Amino acid sequence: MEPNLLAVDRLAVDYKKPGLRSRTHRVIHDVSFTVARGETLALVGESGSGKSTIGKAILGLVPCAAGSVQYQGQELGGLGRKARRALAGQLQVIFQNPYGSLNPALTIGQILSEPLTASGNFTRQSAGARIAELLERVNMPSDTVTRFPGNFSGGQRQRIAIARALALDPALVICDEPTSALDVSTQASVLELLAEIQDRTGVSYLFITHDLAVVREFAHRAIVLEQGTIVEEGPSRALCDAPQHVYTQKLVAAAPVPDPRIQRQRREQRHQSRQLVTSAAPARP
Ligand SMILES: Nc1ncnc2c1ncn2[C@@H]1O[C@H](COP(=O)(O)OP(=O)(O)OP(=O)(O)O)[C@@H](O)[C@H]1O
Repeated sequence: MEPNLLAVDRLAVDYKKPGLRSRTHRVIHDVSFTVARGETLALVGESGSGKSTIGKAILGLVPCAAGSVQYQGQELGGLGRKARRALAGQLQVIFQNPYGSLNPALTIGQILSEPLTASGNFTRQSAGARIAELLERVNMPSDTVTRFPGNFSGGQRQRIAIARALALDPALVICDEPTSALDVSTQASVLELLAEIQDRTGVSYLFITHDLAVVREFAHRAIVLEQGTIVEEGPSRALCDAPQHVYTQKLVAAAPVPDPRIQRQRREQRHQSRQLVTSAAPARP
């Protein structure tokens, strides 16, 4: 049987205590989960519950104090810088802030060519063709390449950030609150784009969010984090509609998920307008 794309096992992360150089405090406790190919797993929890820290630990941006992170059966913790770099195209991230994540001094063409050039697998010409393809995939016009991030709205910048994340055909994208800085209708169109890309390519998403309505609509499964510990996990729809743990119940009560019938209608409309090519992905709820 094919191993999970990502397997996080008993992960713990410590941070240094402010002002105390040698003292640390544990913010992630014994966290285990897997992500399958073509799956969207949501990491949900209040601010400070540890969602971003888990994403950073997977990306190797903070050290693991205990446990393991395996990508396609390979332990990421033991990898040197060179091996990590080789994996960089496979494991990508989209950040919350589309204003801060794109270098304002570079044209979009330069921003998108960076990962292609760094991979060593593209000539100038093939990089140009790939950039045109990426922009088309995120519904941006081809003249985008000569313009600067400052010329675009938040939603358009997030589309460009998605194009950059997709440059090297990643298998897993960590989406860290990718829509929370956007207005509701822009948010919906970016989520739709991400879903469409997943249907077409089979990419997996680890989707970090505090928004349960987005979880219910977009994720296949969800994990709920409270103070760095998993308190509940399950299929996203069941988790949002019938939360079992008191903490999840509080999250749902604080941010009621919209009427499931309206969501279902929207989902059906979206499915009808989409061409499903990949059949390997698990069914979205
Ligand atoms: N660099 C750091 N040094 C020390 N403590 C940190 C650091 N980064 C985060 N923390 C602490 O770790 C805990 C988890 O933070 P994290 O940013 O992972 O939470 P989060 O759930 O992603 O929050 P948010 O939704 O606000 O982004 C919090 O208590 C936070 O204060």
